[in-house]
Amino acid sequence: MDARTPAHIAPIAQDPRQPALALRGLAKAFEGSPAVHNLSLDIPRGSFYGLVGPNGAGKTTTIMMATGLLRPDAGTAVVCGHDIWGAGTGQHPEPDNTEVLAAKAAYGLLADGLPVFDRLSGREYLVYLGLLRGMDASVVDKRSKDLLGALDLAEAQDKYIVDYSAGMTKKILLAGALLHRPEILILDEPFEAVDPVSGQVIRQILHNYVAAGGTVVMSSHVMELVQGICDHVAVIARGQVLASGQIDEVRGQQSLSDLFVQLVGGRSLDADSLGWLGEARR
Ligand SMILES: Nc1ncnc2c1ncn2[C@@H]1O[C@H](COP(=O)(O)OP(=O)(O)OP(=O)(O)O)[C@@H](O)[C@H]1O
Repeated sequence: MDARTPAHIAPIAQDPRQPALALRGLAKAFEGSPAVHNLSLDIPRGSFYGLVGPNGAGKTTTIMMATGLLRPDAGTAVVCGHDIWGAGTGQHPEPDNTEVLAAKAAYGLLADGLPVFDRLSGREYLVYLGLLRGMDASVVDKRSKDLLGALDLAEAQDKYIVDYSAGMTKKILLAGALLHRPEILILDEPFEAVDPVSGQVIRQILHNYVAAGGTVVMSSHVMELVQGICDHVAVIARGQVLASGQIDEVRGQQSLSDLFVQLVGGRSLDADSLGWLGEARR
């Protein structure tokens, strides 16, 4: 694809209940500054979908609105057929609690900045989540053991989460997102701070989950990872979708990394910028 070729943007389904996640005209501004602007996107069922974009592009804000945790200024999100903010309410979306609860049962979420019950041990946290979700205690027990073992947290299972490292915290939150075997997993930077061995295991877990019909949507800044693991991608910048669809169609002959720079615009350090940092020490 050369600079004149328009970016590939996948068409939006007429029926928003068809995709695993349908975003329709989402918009959010903070103190007058738009963070997400009229964003529409479909995450097809059974896809492994990557969301990429520069810092501050609006990915986390989009995820928060898509999961019913942040009220949009306009637009709605339909999770596995459940319309969270109410289609057709125009500029004043209101949550429909029945739909929000059904959506929350359908998704598993891993996102930074959400409150974590970190005075529980890892094992207690999973038991607590499972029982809150109305799962059978024996199923919670079995799945917790499996997840703690697979994510290399078995030894730390009785330690308070507040004492976990960043990578361990990410893994226990991922375990919590997986526990109820949701229809769709929504993961904000799931591989950030995770060691390569655990990263490999998480890739396998997510691949098996998608192979069994689950849907994953994950944000990441690592283009090689997204190109290697995802089958669909959306490039988001300044709160808008610049390209979306099947990853091979979106990137054409070039790498995802090159496409990203082409769409978002590359930057390099001015020759005289930060010159003091390069001055020799006396
Ligand atoms: N609670 C908030 N109050 C004010 N501004 C906010 C708030 N949350 C997000 N923003 C702003 O909205 C914009 C989008 O932020 P967001 O966190 O969605 O980006 P992101 O794509 O997830 O970035 P990153 O890749 O760095 O995590 C940024 O300009 C950010 O400063």
